[in-house]
Amino acid sequence: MTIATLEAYLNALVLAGDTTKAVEETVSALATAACDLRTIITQVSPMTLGGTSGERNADGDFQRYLDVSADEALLAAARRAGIRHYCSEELDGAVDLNGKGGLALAVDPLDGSSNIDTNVSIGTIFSILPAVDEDEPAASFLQEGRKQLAAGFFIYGPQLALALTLGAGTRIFVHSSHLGAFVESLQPAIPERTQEFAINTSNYRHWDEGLQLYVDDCLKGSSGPREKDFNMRWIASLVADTYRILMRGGVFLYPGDARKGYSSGRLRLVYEANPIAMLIEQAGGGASDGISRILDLAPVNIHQRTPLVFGSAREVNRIGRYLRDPSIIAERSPLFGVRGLFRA
Ligand SMILES: O=P(O)(O)OC[C@H]1O[C@](O)(COP(=O)(O)O)[C@@H](O)[C@@H]1O
Ligand SMILES: [Mg+2]
Ligand SMILES: [Mg+2]
Repeated sequence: MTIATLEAYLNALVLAGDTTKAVEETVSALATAACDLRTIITQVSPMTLGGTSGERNADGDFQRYLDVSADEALLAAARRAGIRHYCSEELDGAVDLNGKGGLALAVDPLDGSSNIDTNVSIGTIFSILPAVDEDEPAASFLQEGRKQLAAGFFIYGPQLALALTLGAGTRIFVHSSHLGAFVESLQPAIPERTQEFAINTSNYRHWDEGLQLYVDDCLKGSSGPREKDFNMRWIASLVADTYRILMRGGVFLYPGDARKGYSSGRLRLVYEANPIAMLIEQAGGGASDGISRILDLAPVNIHQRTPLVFGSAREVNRIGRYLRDPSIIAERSPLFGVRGLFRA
């Protein structure tokens, strides 16, 4: 049996225009950085066990030492790959690296870093865009997500794995320490329907009525309007929740809510929602902000947040209907009975 490696996959890559070589070099450089980060994560020291420097990033989160090490490793990888513009969750503004490759790289260096202490999977999310030829490097990152040339994430779980899309399907590669290479494991296909949802229900009282209604209907299970039982999962690590959905379907929600600072949820459009949306769509799923397709949103700020709903396509559409049409709520009173919309 021949083993398909990431290297062979990238070598066979042909993209439109003249970006093929630059994308290949960028993904390779990121893969090397992810292996280095994996080593750093498994070195036990106060620095790697979730310690924080006390500094805050642009979004107000406390930076862990690992967030900073990850950002440094990725910035170095970006330089090696000839990236022109770089933007990271851990830096205030976009940076001009003067690389000749014509690409822009946006990263969440360490996603889920609040999970480090609890030994839950964390990851590195990336989005690769064509660099925009303007003096201000931020312009490269204010393009709609549909312009991404490639996107993916590395997950530091029991296995080190890469979920990658170059715009023609999504692939999963798992790192073999034996072979010293990422090996292709599968091409995920997200089922259209699901009976599994992921949301932080502790925020229930802060949600809009349409969302409360959606979750109420899931919880009522086979005796409610959905007429089927649901399972719930919430890892609170975006990469880990996404990996599960790539593997077996489901739906993930991080909505906007009424908490101070959470009107657009918690997740960032440029380096979290956009790459995840591209991976999910390329695996047959859907991704929206509840109403509009994520990949059609035009960012106005590199760190802007967005509500995020993604996963099994029919469920993502159904959630959109609950959120869009509050009249559905009225129509569910016993007087009107249960509309067909709510059945699977
Ligand atoms: O703690 P909450 O509010 O449920 O948020 C969990 C979400 O926050 C995140 O940790 C945000 O990512 P960062 O750790 O990169 O800031 C996601 O991985 C996760 O889905
Ligand atoms: Mg994150
Ligand atoms: Mg992060």
